[in-house]
Amino acid sequence: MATAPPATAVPELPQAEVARWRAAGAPLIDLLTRAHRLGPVSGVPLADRPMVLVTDPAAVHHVLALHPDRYVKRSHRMRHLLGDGIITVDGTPWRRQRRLLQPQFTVQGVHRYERLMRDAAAHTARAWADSARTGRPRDLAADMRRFSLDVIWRATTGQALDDTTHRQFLAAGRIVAATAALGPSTGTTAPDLVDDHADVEAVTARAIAAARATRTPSLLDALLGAAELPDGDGRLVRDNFVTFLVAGYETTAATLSWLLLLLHDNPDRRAWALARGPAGSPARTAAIRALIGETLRLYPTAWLLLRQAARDDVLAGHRVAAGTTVAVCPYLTHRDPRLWADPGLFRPQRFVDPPQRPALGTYYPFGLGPRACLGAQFGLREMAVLAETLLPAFDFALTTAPPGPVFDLTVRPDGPLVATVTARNARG
Ligand code: HEM
Repeated sequence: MATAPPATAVPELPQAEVARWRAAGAPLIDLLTRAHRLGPVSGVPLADRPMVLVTDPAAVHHVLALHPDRYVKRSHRMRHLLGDGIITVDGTPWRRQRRLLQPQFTVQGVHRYERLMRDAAAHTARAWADSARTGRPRDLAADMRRFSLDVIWRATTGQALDDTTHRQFLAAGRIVAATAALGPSTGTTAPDLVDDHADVEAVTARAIAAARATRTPSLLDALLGAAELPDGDGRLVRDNFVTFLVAGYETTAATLSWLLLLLHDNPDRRAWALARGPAGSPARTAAIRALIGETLRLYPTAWLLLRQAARDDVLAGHRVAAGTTVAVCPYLTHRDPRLWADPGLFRPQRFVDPPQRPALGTYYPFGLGPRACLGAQFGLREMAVLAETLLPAFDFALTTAPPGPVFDLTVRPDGPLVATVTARNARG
């Protein structure tokens, strides 16, 4: 029987290259792009703890899907905001929460949110119609944030988003934006974010008190009623409520902003999607889904997924020591020319003509394995509902230069999307 060749050390970027990168003040993605060229897994000597970048499909699958027990979530970067909610914890506490929340987010479970998604989309469409009438430019990125928060607020509380809550909860966006892509959570609040944390707590306390009083059917009500949460002081209800708001807000808002930017640069792609079939037809639905899928290929908003090796392991033929930080990067996998034809192009057709299911580990905007995104179906449907509502009804034109990407906890446009909006049927 053939024996596997002995495992070798992970090829590592030279320290000098890291020093040059630091001196240039370049974004982390530049350094990771260089490391990615070294092989399927590569070492990035950034801190005192060893770090390995993983982009190769088989290795990605190994870490996220096959061996989640060997690569665990520890010291999550968002613990200071999300506490011990489902995203940050591991082991039994995670399993218990996942079992409790999973039924809310199956494809069938997501159907019950269809009405509220349409209501939130209609709210955005009314705002766009107003701007079309007045000709006043608007910030489409702010619209995408408001829509995403409105949807998750309606789902979690059963109420439409009011302006005070909207204003106050923008604080969560600032906290996320201030969280670096790498590095452990300190568990403490940065002094300049104290007021933002207070705003998030105020919103949360108000919503939980209202839910206790009214018992309106909602995700929050389900959390309150869950005997499975070992939660005498209500902390896990708070932690999971904030987790849903944050996880369901930043990610979809950024993806929708990318979608608008990509369509702005590639107007024929929108024409293609709308021409596939009439509103509500399976062909139109599949094309809109492809627009979103292709946006998530180019900009998987959760662009860097962190784990810690819980024991020594062999990954893609290389030794990985216990304690190593393992950074799995969908952004680099999704743009690898060995895996994707014309990876830099926005070509939604690739998912439809012919219908294509990407090979294992080549496409994972929602992660993979047991810790994959709980809200994937919810997020996909919500983004599709907004695209189905806005794209046939409006044109938009940016009035300022399109922002480039910023890579912190999420990858998102680094600035507003100021645009004029026109109603399509008003153009004659
Ligand atoms: C474009 C939209 C979204 C993207 C790209 C996205 C991406 C992801 C990714 C990559 C993970 C796995 C992280 C890891 O493995 O470390 C994740 C986890 C998670 N997401 Fe999402 N997400 C999106 C929308 C949502 C929405 C709308 C919700 C809630 C309604 C949500 C709730 C969650 C939760 C609860 C987890 C943790 C699951 C667990 O650890 O068991 N996400 N998401």
